[in-house]
Amino acid sequence: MSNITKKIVFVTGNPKKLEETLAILGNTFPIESKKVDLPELQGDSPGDISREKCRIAAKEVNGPVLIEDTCLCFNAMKGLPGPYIKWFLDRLQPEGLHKMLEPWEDKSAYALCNFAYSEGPDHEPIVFEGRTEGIIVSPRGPRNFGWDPVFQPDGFEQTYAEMDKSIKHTISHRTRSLAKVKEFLRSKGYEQTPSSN
Ligand SMILES: O=c1nc[nH]c2c1ncn2[C@H]1C[C@H](O)[C@@H](COP(=O)(O)OP(=O)(O)OP(=O)(O)O)O1
Ligand SMILES: [Mg+2]
Repeated sequence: MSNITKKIVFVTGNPKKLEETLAILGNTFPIESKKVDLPELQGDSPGDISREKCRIAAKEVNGPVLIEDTCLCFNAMKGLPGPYIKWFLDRLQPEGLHKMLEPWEDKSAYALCNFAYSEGPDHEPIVFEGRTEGIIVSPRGPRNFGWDPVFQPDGFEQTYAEMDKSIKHTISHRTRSLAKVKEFLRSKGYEQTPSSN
């Protein structure tokens, strides 16, 4: 069967992540979503964590899957919290993330997004990395998506939370990773152009 009729299932338990992903991908790729809370894996390498998360998702779906894992890395702390940001945010709230950096002058950080794709349970996942540099500030803006209120990307005076989504989508870690995903899916024949309907 040609890839054009196959669906790729994006597995995530996070509705805001799903919303952004669909907005960035547009409507030319055959993406479906499935809400599963995949395990929060441990490891020293965000790439390895994403690959393992993708293997688990491919077993669950038994077909083509995409997953994504997001890290927030503080340079003063050599990349921590990194993949553990979810629990740090959950326990400390955005204020606490900012306070964590109090002992250091260096407030720089980067947001890291790793999408991983697998064709199915017997296939090795492929990782697509996207990164955006910025600084950690005292929280500003709406609190409806994760650590957006404390991350101010370089070259901007607003935090991710304060800026319009259309602006976030021009520079975000997620957009940069998805640019590589799009190119890959195109090369696999997954893109549906209006004329092929
Ligand atoms: O653009 C973002 N702006 C602000 N916060 C963000 C963003 N993207 C992820 N986040 C948060 C969600 C979670 O607290 C942690 C990543 O953990 P991560 O495991 O990747 O996400 P998750 O468990 O919510 O969903 P999933 O089911 O796809 O694993 O950072
Ligand atoms: Mg997760």
